Amino acid sequence: MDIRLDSISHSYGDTEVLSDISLDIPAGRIVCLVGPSGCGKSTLLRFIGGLERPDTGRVLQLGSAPEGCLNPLTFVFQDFALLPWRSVRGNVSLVLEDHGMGGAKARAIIDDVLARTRLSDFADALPRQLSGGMKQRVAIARALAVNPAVMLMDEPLSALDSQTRELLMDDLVSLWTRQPFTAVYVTHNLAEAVRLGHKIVVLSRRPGKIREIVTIDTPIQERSVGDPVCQNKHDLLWGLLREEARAADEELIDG
Ligand SMILES: Nc1ncnc2c1ncn2[C@@H]1O[C@H](COP(=O)(O)OP(=O)(O)OP(=O)(O)O)[C@@H](O)[C@H]1O
Repeated sequence: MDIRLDSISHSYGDTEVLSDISLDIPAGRIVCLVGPSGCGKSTLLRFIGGLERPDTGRVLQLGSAPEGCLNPLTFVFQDFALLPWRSVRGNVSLVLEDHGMGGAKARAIIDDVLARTRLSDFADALPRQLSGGMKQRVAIARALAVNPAVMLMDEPLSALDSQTRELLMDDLVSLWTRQPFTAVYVTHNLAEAVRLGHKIVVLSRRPGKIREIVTIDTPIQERSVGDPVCQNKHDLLWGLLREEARAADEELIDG
C-alpha cells in the first residue's frame, strides 16, 4: 500500500503549522521527515496515522494492505510504551489479543517477530530487565506483529545513547534488508536519516513546507559511516537545514 499526502495544510488556533504538503510514500521504502523543532513533523505523522485530520488536504491510501495485516498504520514512539508487568512475549501478544487472536497462530507470529528482532532468548524477560535498546526492539517487534502496511516512527531512537542508536540502526537495516517494510520515520538526527532513508523530506520551519526531497540510491545495506555518498547527502541536508534551524531557534527566543 502506498500513501499519498495531497495538499495538507493545518493550523492550531492562530498558529499555522503545516502548509501545502504533498508527498508520496511508496510501499517498501523508508521516508524520513527532517526539519527544525516545531515544524510539524509529529503532526504530519498523526495525520498519516489517522489520529487527527488536517484542516485541508487528504491522506490517501493507495492499494491494499499486506496479507495478514491487522493494523495498517502502526506507530513506534520514542518512549517504547511497554506494559511493565508483561513479559516481552506478553507485550507483543497484547496487540494480537486486541484483534482476538490467540493460540498457535499468535504464537507463530510472536516467535517470528521475536526472531526477526533478535529477542527470542528474552521472550520471558520483563521490560525492567531490558536495556533501552532492547525495549525499543520489543516495541518494533510489537509493531511488526500486526504486519502493518506502514510503520509511523516518531524519533524511535532519540531516547537512546549514541552507541545503542548505532546498534539499533544496524538492526533496522538488517530487518529491512531481510523483509522490506514501509516507514515514515521522523528524526532530528541527520545521520539516522542518511543511514535509513530512501527519501529524506526536508521541511522548512513552521509552517512546515516541503523545502526539498533528497533521495539516496545507495542500497541501505551498503551505506556506512564515512561513505562519501552518505557524507555528501549529510552535508547537503545540513546546508538545507542550517538556516531553517537557526531561524526557528531565534523565533523561539524572540517568543
Ligand atoms: N494538539 C495541539 N494543539 C495545539 N498546538 C499543537 C498541538 N500539537 C502540536 N502543536 C503545535 O504545532 C507545532 C508543530 O508541532 P509538532 O510536534 O508537530 O512539531 P515537530 O516538528 O514534531 O517538533 P519537534 O521536532 O520539536 O518534535 C508546534 O508549535 C506545537 O506547539
